[in-house]
Formats: sequence, C-alpha cells, structure tokens
Amino acid sequence: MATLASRDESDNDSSSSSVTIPDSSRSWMSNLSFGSLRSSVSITSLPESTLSSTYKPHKANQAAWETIKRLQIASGRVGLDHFLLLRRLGSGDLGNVYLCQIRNPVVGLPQCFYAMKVVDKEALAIRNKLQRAQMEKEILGLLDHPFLPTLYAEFEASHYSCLVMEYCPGGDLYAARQRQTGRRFPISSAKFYAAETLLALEYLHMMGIVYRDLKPENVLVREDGHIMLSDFDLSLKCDVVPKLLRPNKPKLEAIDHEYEACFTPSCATPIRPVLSCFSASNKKKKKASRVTTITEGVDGGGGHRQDQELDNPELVAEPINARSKSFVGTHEYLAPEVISGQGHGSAVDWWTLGVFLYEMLYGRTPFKGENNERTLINILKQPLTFPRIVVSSSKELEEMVKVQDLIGKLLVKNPKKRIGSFKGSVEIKRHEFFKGVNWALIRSVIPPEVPREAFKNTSRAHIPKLSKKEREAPYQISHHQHHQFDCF
Ligand SMILES: Nc1ncnc2c1ncn2[C@@H]1O[C@H](COP(=O)(O)OP(=O)(O)OP(=O)(O)O)[C@@H](O)[C@H]1O
Repeated sequence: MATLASRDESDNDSSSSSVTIPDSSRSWMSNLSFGSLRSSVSITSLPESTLSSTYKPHKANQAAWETIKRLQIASGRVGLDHFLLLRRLGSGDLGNVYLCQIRNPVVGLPQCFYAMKVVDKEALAIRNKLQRAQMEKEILGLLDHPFLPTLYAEFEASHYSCLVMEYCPGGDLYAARQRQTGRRFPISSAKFYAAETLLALEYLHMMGIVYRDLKPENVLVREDGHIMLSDFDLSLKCDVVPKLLRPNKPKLEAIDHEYEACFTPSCATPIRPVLSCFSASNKKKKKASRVTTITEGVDGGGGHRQDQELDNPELVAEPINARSKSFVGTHEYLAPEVISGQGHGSAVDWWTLGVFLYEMLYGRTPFKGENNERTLINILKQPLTFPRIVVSSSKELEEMVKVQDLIGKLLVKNPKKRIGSFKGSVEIKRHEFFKGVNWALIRSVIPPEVPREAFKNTSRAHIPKLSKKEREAPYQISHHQHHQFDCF
C-alpha cells in the first residue's frame, strides 16, 4: 500500500483555522500564572435551568472533580488565580488550551491535572464567533459521560472566558495513527475506538446534540487509554422534549405533528422525537453475503431500509431528523447533505463515523482529492472504494469484510438511506462488525494503547518545572491537519 502523506504535507491550505496566542494575551497569561490577577467566578455557573447538570454521577469518585468541589466550598468560588498554568496544549479556532494544576493542593486529595480552554471574548466578538463559544460552553456543561469531557468549572477573567475540563494525556487519534505500522490501526484497535466513539455520539444525540466534527484529531486519549471526544464548537444543539410514543404507531411519519420545535437559530426545521417507542423487526437479519475480495467497491446505495417491519417495542432516543443548513465541518469529513446544503441532521455524524473508521483502517480518508474542491466533488459523486491491503489470516479477512460492509452503510450518500437514520445508533451497534462488543462494559475493556507514564503520576514531585517560555510554548504542535471551515 502506498505510503500516505500526512495532512500537513498534503493539505497546505493557508486558511487553516489554527490560531496563535496574541502577544498581549501571552503576557496576560503569564501574569496570571503567577496569580497576579483575581477573577470573580463560580463553579460551572450555568443558567438556572441547567443547574442540575453540575451533578455529574459519572465523575462522583474522581479526585479531579472532588478537588474542584472542595475548592469551591472552601473559597466560595473557583477562579483563574487558583490555577497554575503549566503548558499550552494546543490552540484551536476559538482559543488556547492549557495544561494546569490547582495551585494549592487540597489536603487528602492527589494533585490533578486539568485542561483549561481560554477564549478571548473580545477577539471572538470581532470575528463574529462568540455564539460558537457560547454553544460550546453550554454543551460542555450538559455532558456527563465516560467518553466525553467533563466541565469542572467555568469562569470569566477580564475579557477571557475559561473552561476547566478533564485533561487527556494521550494525545489524539490522528497522532496515534501516525505511530502505527503503515499509519493504520489494526482492525481490533479501530473497532475499539469506533465503538467508544459511537457511544459518545449516541449520548450526544440523545441530548439533542449533533456533533458535526468527528475526525481523529478530535478524539483524545485519556489517561486510561479510553477515548474522549473533544471540541464542541461546531456542534448543533436543539431543544427537544422527549416523547413516549405508543408501540402501535410503527412509522415516524404517523407522529410528525407531535414533534417539538427546535429553537436553535441554525436549526431550520422542527426536530423529530428524541424518545419514541415503537416496534422493531424481530426477523433474523439476512447474513451479509461473503465477499471474496476485500478490495471490492461498495455501492452503498442499497444501504438501509426505513420501512422495516416493526414488532417489538423499542426505544429510539435520538434527533433523527434535526435539520440545519449551516455549512460546517472539515472538508474530507463533510457529509454530502452538508455540501449540497439540503439540510442535515444527526445522520451527518454517522457519515463522519464511516470516514473516521475508513481513515483509521486505511490511513487516509475515502474521498480525498487533489484539492478541497475536488474532495467535495468526490464526496458527492465518487463511489466508495477500498484500497487493497494484505491480510494475515482468514479471521482478519472476515473482519475486513464486515467492516467494509459497515463503512459502506455509513457512507451512503443519501442520508435517509444511511444506517442509523431510522432507529439511531442501535442499528449501527447491531451491525455484524460490532458483534461481541459488550457495550455496557466497554469501559472495562483494556484499550489498545495506554499513554506512557509521563504526566500520569499526579504527585506533587512530578509537577514539571517549566520556564516562563516553556510554559507558553505549545505542548503538542496544533497543526490543523484537516482544513476546517464554517459558514453560518
Ligand atoms: N481536555 C484536553 N486534554 C488534552 N488536550 C486537549 C484537551 N482539549 C484540547 N486539547 C488540545 O488542545 C488543542 C486545542 O483544542 P480545541 O478544542 O481548542 O481546538 P481544536 O480541536 O484544535 O480546534 P477547533 O476548535 O478549531 O476545531 C487540541 O488540538 C488538543 O490537542
């Protein structure tokens, strides 16, 4: 298989969204590192309507969370002066992310690392991106899931907005893929990462959130090797009211009038039910026909039937038909319906899951052209094909056949025929490729890689002693490997 050029080499669009910290904020940040500024703050000071979200059962026993809570009780607030910024982890379109620790450790609790996203609100207002930052903050405040970031605290300091989140020491899956032989993950690793990502997307969808920016760069690796989906500034949040639908109403069309409206400005038409109960087929699925060659193109057109017979009651809790006409994403990962501007919903996340799986396995994305324009045309027109790769066993061949079948169903160009577009994530979880995955206990599975010891030991003695210059230098060089853009 041909060696693949990294995105840095091949996608050198100068309009990359990566930003560097302005000089003014550099000195501002370093001043703050030494606690010279105080800021008024409150722990996850979310609007009253979302106050209950500060209770995060999944993090109940986590030292990092407990530390913040105790700090809040002891000081009555959590602010920038409580933190020591250690390094810049990277920068995104909206701001910079810093590795930090609490300045004075809480007695009886280990010293923990945090990631702090610092957003310059004035700069964003000029670029008309405040709304995006606000949306990201709002979404982060709602999350409580093992594969999604926990927002421990948020506060304002001067014209900066700071979000304190869980720190992931393992880097991202794009970097992890570069370290693999042939720059491709073994199929078992790809399955693991795809399964955890699928669970994160499923949870987001149930919360009425369409993620819209899945790519390996946004999948971070936690201390224990499990994943954390990061970066919600392109996500779409819809206000939805769950409905329990009677089992004898088999078709979504039958209950159209019951759907609640979506109030998000970028969401063009009403969102469909997020909690419905109807019958599902109990017919045995036809076994996927055995494909003799793994290089065969998948037409994908057959995709997925929406008119399945529905017998057993089943919960579907995802905004299947949320609609936005925003043009957001990363070229190679854009779904056809986003490019064509026909309106898109949660099915875009299933498309990107297909691209993500493909990239993990084959070391490149499926529709990449010689330039961004060509890539977009390929996404719309080009049939899906798979590169020829050598497999070492019949078991691996079998797995390849299954994963190609799944990718083919995820990369169906018509979103209505795409797997997941009818009953949500459950359709994907039931695919042959994921057979044997214990979804409920996936957190107990030993991950393919666990980050090396650096930064894992959180004892005081291991705090890196950094100079001012080092503290400001990027810890991971944040090249935006995929050129990302948005146009609201
Ligand atoms: N919780 C975290 N733990 C460790 N590193 C993080 C964490 N969050 C972000 N980072 C790092 O900081 C960098 C910037 O993250 P951020 O979410 O601001 O933007 P991005 O994903 O790079 O870009 P954009 O917002 O433009 O899509 C990321 O590339 C990532 O490597």
